[in-house]
Amino acid sequence: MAETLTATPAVEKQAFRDAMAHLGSAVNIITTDGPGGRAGFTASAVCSVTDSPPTLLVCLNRSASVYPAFTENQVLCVNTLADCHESLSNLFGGKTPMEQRFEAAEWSSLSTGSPILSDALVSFDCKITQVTRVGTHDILFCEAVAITRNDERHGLVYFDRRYHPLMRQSAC
Ligand SMILES: NC(=O)C1=CN([C@@H]2O[C@H](COP(=O)(O)OP(=O)(O)OC[C@H]3O[C@@H](n4cnc5c(N)ncnc54)[C@H](O)[C@@H]3O)[C@@H](O)[C@H]2O)C=CC1
Ligand SMILES: Cc1cc2nc3c(=O)[nH]c(=O)nc-3n(C[C@H](O)[C@H](O)[C@H](O)COP(=O)(O)O)c2cc1C
Repeated sequence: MAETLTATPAVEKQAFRDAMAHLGSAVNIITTDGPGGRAGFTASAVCSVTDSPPTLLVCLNRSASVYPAFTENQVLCVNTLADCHESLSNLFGGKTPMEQRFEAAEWSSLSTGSPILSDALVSFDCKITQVTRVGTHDILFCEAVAITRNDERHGLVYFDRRYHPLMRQSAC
């Protein structure tokens, strides 16, 4: 039976998380490089904002170990994961030393110098243009300056606290 929750400011953190687990989302590895060093983390809180200028947003917890690197570098790449990237997503999902995260895959760079995951579904190379602080997170508004796409790979969705492959419809 469907559970009804009233969305008031009194909603508890765990109730909010349990509810958010019902929203399926793409999985991304957000990377950066520059004076603040190379860093990367897994993020599901990513979405399109506007196409003029081409802008995405990424929500980053300020308590994450990677936070200072992103703040200093002011550039990042949104690497959207394919169905084969479940273990890579877990590696970048926290607690693993940074070198070990990057050793697990192949990387290149485009315009900003942020690491581009070689077999990502799509990579948005971006400069951070605006930052808004909300609660524990910073919302990073990111303007895409270069894009690479892979039109053959299948997608990966994070839903109900698990990963699910998302198949492309084969051409008929
Ligand atoms: N936006 C975020 O910061 C997210 C953080 N995570 C972190 O990854 C780990 C594993 O997550 P799950 O297995 O999905 O279990 P979970 O029970 O911690 O999270 C369930 C859902 O709640 C949301 N959520 C979790 N932590 C959040 C946060 N600090 N701020 C805003 N939304 C949040 C996400 O939509 C997540 O899929 C946890 O440590 C979680 O905090 C996961 C997804 C999003
Ligand atoms: C599936 C998944 C999605 C996540 N999404 C986000 C997110 O959108 N924003 C965020 O700040 N952290 C997110 N996290 C948690 C970060 O990846 C994690 O805190 C980050 O790797 C930093 O960990 P560290 O402080 O141990 O380095 C997510 C983790 C997982 C496994």
